[in-house]
Amino acid sequence: MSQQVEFAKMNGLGNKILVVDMRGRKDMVTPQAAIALNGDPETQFDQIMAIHDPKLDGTDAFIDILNCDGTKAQACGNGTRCVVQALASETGRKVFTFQTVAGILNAREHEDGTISVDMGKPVFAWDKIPLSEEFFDTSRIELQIGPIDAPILHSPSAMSMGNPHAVFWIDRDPMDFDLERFGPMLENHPMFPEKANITLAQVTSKSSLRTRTWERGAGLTLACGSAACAAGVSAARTGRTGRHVTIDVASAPTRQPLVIEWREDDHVVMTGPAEWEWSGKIDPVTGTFERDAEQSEAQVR
Ligand SMILES: N[C@H](CCC[C@H](N)C(=O)O)C(=O)O
Repeated sequence: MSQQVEFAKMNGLGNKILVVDMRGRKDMVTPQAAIALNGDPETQFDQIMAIHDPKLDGTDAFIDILNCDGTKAQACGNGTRCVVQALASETGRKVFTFQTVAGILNAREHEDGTISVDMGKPVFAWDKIPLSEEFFDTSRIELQIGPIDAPILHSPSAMSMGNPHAVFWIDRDPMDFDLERFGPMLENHPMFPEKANITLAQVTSKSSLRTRTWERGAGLTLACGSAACAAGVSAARTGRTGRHVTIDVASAPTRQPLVIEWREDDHVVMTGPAEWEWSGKIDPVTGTFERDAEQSEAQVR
């Protein structure tokens, strides 16, 4: 058995996150460990955010992101807020810079406990999202499901936030759609050679959206931060809203919104909450874990 490391079960608007402290180690959390942890109801998760020692001057940590099926994700907005909260309570610091495979992320914890993450710039080029077909304008690509003359979902906006997203525009509540049925079909559609996160977005005003997401490699999750960024940017890009939107994540257990700002310098800033649930120790090779004895949040930190 390899040496155990500390981890915390957290969530970002219900998005189930395991924050694993891999600092001081050279190895990575294995896909086998991820699959084992996801198989246990206590540790079942959407993403693992593994905190590694920094690899680059000027950054505080390298973050490795795994989906619950053991595959890697390049971006995870909700998980990044969880990492900020964990490190802020450990160090007392408020501002952090992380490196991920998708680039550098700057983040800050605010006085009210909410956390902003600069998720970087959106990418719209078809071959960078990537799509398997050339589209000059990826804000409305040809893709539909359902009867050819009466599609249930069609013409999504495609983009990358470091990870691939397709946003389908709908004119009623996202909870009314059978996303469990369409999600796998769309995630694995030949249009998306690296698969895609699939979001349904209802425009509820010039500055608000209601969304629901089927995540690549994780399925129906309660919330997805990078998808909220993709929905906000795509709404502004297609003239449906302005560049500052409030996202009501339909499936989240709380009605606390995510706020997405697509700044004039092209960076997308996501602001929202993060919540600590409990802590323990895991073996990052096998995924065996033990939960710390019941402690108050203050003691754990
Ligand atoms: N839950 C994450 C996104 C995970 C994306 C992942 N499913 C993928 O791209 O493979 C978030 O809050 O941004």
